[in-house]
Amino acid sequence: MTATILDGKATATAIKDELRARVKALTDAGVVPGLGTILVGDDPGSHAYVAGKHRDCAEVGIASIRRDLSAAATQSEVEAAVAELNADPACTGYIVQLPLPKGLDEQRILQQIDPDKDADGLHPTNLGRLVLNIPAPLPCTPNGIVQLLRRYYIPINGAELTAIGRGTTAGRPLGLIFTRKSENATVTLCHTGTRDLPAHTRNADIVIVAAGSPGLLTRDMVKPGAAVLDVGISRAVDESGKPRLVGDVAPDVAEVAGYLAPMPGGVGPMTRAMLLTNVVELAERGSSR
Ligand SMILES: Nc1nc2c(c(=O)[nH]1)N[C@@H](CN(C=O)c1ccc(C(=O)N[C@@H](CCC(=O)O)C(=O)O)cc1)CN2
Repeated sequence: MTATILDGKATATAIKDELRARVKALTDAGVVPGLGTILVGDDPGSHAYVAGKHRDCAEVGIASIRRDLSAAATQSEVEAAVAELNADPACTGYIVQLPLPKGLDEQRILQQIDPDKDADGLHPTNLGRLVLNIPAPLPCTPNGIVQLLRRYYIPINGAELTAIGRGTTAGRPLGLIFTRKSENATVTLCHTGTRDLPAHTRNADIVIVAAGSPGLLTRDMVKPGAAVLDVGISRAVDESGKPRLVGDVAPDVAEVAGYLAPMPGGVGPMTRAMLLTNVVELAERGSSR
């Protein structure tokens, strides 16, 4: 068996096409959705991701607001940028690019984001709303995975889903999203304390790996026909010393799995598309208030 590839890039393009129409309707009604980003420091990966977010905005007609701060920015300078975007009516949603440079109190900064402008869906108020089933912007990576599975008609209702990794952007909120009535999956969340990881992954119809551990999921750990989604991104170098990105899923998993969302080209582009979706939904909500 060779897995059907879950093409996140093509699916994200389709979602962006749909968003363009919603952005136009908002703009025609006098509401221009605007994504703000706060980027602190010189991390090349973070610079590339933020640039990608603004390119995505331009593609669908969302306005861009950038606040780039130097690596020497103080806690109060970053908090001032947050306060500025909270107050800026042109900014309908924004993110603080993570990770922040060492020495900054990340949690304190994130908690100052206005929950009604939280485009990442990771503010404690919005995670609480998710728990309580109150409409809120959803965390982009888990929501991107739901949308990818749905668009490939992979059954979620009643599925056994095993996720590996308990990070705040992916693993931890995955359980909250996939156990909602609308998804109805049975979720097992594995982490470094899990005693028998293969037993949990082999039992799963859907396996999501977000551990940041290259090649962690091997073919012997996967039930034949299962859907496997790779969320891990690690930087490595090949034999010739060239830098490359590697995922958490070993290449031969594709010989056993029924479906595979690879890295690159699977979940990453869907995460970006969900960020745009959140910005549009926040603008739609704001305009109906
Ligand atoms: N505030 C946030 N910070 C970070 C998040 C986040 O969701 N919110 N996630 C990551 C970085 N990230 C977005 O910010 C992100 C990472 C990777 C991709 C992506 O599309 N990856 C490609 C492969 C990488 C590449 O080609 O460079 C893929 O999977 O195809 C999108 C977004 C940490 N920080």
